[in-house]
Amino acid sequence: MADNFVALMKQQQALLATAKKRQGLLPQQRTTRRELQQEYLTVQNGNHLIKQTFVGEAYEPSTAEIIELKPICIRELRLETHHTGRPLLVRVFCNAVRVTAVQTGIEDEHDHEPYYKATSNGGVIVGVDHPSDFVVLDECDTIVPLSLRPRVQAVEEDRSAEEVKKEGNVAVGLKQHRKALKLYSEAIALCGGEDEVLRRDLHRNRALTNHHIGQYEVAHSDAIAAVIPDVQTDDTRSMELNTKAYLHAGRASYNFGHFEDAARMFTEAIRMRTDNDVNIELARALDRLRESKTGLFIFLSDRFLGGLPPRLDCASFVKNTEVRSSPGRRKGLFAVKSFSAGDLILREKAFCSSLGSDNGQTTNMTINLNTQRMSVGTHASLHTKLVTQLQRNPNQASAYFELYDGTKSSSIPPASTANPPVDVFRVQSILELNAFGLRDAPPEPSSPSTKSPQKALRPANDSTATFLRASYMNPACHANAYRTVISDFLILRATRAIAMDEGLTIAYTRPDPASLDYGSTFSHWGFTCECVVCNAELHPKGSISHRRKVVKEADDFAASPANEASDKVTPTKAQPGFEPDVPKLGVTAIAAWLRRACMLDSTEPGKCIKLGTTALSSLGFLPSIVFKELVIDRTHCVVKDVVVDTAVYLSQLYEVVEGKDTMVSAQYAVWAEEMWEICKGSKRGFEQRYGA
Ligand SMILES: C[S@@+](CC[C@H](N)C(=O)[O-])C[C@H]1O[C@@H](n2cnc3c(N)ncnc32)[C@H](O)[C@@H]1O
Repeated sequence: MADNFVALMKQQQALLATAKKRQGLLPQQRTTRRELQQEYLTVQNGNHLIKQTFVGEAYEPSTAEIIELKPICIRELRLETHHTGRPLLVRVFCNAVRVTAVQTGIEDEHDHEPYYKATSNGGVIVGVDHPSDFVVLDECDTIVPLSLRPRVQAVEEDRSAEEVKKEGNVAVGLKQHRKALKLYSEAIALCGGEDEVLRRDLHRNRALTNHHIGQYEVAHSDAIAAVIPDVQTDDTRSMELNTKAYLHAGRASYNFGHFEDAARMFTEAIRMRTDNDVNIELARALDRLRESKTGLFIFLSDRFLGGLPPRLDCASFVKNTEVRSSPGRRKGLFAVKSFSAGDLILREKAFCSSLGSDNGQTTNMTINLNTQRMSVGTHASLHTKLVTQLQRNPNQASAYFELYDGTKSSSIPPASTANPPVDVFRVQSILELNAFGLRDAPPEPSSPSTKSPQKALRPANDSTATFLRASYMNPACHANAYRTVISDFLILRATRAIAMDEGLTIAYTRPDPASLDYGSTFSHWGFTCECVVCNAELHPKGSISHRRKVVKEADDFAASPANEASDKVTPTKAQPGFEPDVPKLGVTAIAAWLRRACMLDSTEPGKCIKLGTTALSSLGFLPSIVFKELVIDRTHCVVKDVVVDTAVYLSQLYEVVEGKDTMVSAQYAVWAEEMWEICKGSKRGFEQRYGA
């Protein structure tokens, strides 16, 4: 699989290099209008099993008004060149089809033969990367050259705002929401300040249409503009209309997670007219508000008896954290209160998520030719979703663009207009540095087609999401917080005691002693990790090749060579960096293996306890028993699932060991459940796996 990707990347880079050589030239071969029309007749929409997206050289979207710029025509266009500041006015003459991008044939006023940028099949196309650089004009717009306007033009009669509104309503009936939006906006402009009743009707209708399209921010402002002021209680018609307006506003707020405003709007709606449905919506908003204030969310509630849906309708709980500047690291996430080990720090709903199950059979592949990185799976579809969401909701866009984009500056580009264009390259670079894999999401149910070669390219549990708050956490290998995922929620718990104002850290990658290349793990994020764990592991005894060999030896042979292997990877006291409380990650796999092997012929529980304790200390959990009390020093702990298994076994072992220690056994059982909650986000599932 990896070889296929490398070959594909090389092939694309070669194509790019060939194309670059022609930069600035005029294209020689051009498809004729007829050929292109023929070609588009056979291109099918959608359902391709593999979709490839290539990220090329970045450039910024245009912020100028078209009218201020000097147009360019097709025959002046040069290959592999950004014609910045030069609008191209064209007419579409083929059906538009969605392959990876939307494609169609175009012609301009001078040139009725179409055009071009080098493509993999030797043709040429005009590419528009930023959606805001693509403007759909009305065919009779004054900016459109006469020769591109329809030959027979409808005689524009003066239409009243009421007539245009009716046309808008017809478009809504036909589910042509974009057209309806345009018509309602036109009607609002025709209304001027004269007919207030009609203007409010139009805003109310437009609020609903905006909601349909996912433009929640403008849906909210339209709904508020539709509210009739100073309504008398006996004016039932106006009260009814206001109920609708407040309902639209509440739903819009709910959708972008402003639950306080949503509850206020629903309360207003009910004040105007009691309505059972609105009561339900108000109760829902109040539930979310409570969750966001208390952090209490019952994943085991009756609501989810049939299993958790892939996206959960519940609120984020982030108030115990704050984004602050972090010297040398730009920004970071900080604790605003102290936490004990195991405490819930935050629970955050994904800002935008792309689940493997959203994409059907399609495998998406993103190939970034700048960074030479390739990702397979939901990254590409997350990019498309993000661009759409950000374009539709500019306030959300500014929060997303504050995330780290790989540049050293912490400045956010100023939003020059009310609807700032969305820079797709910046969306991509932020995504590459901040997206989280939802690894704990359940795998998709397998189907017979799972065996097809294309399907095999898709990674298991392929789901990706962005989180606006959790993204600010800087990495540490011995992190003080551990993240897990339930549906599209990220849950963060303390791995040890955290003081107020301490920076919160997570492990960006889960340490795997057999493959982790200490020190260079973070090359993708642009820095070298110099934490105590990485520094200690840089010692030759910690090198990957050495460890791989040793782990393999232990797997291949029986207990006695494994014991020798354990000695080989266990650092001696003299080795610098390996102080007793520093994790010895190379030891974990062998110690856990030996503990399991020892338990199989469990005649020596004392020895098993020793091996279990070694496995825990190799991850930085140092257990000691002080007057029958289990004390675990976790100053540099590294959380891994194996901790839970080990703690459960230790609990059982203390029950059977000579001199049986029920108290220690009980304390290990409690600790195992605490660690499970850290690893899995909630206690859900612990009992099923280990029994009560
Ligand atoms: C997902 S971001 C974390 C939040 C980020 N610090 C910010 O300002 O938004 C990851 C980036 O943080 C910076 N960073 C985190 N830990 C660092 C460290 N130990 N040394 C240097 N840079 C670090 C790197 O630039 C890295 O690419």
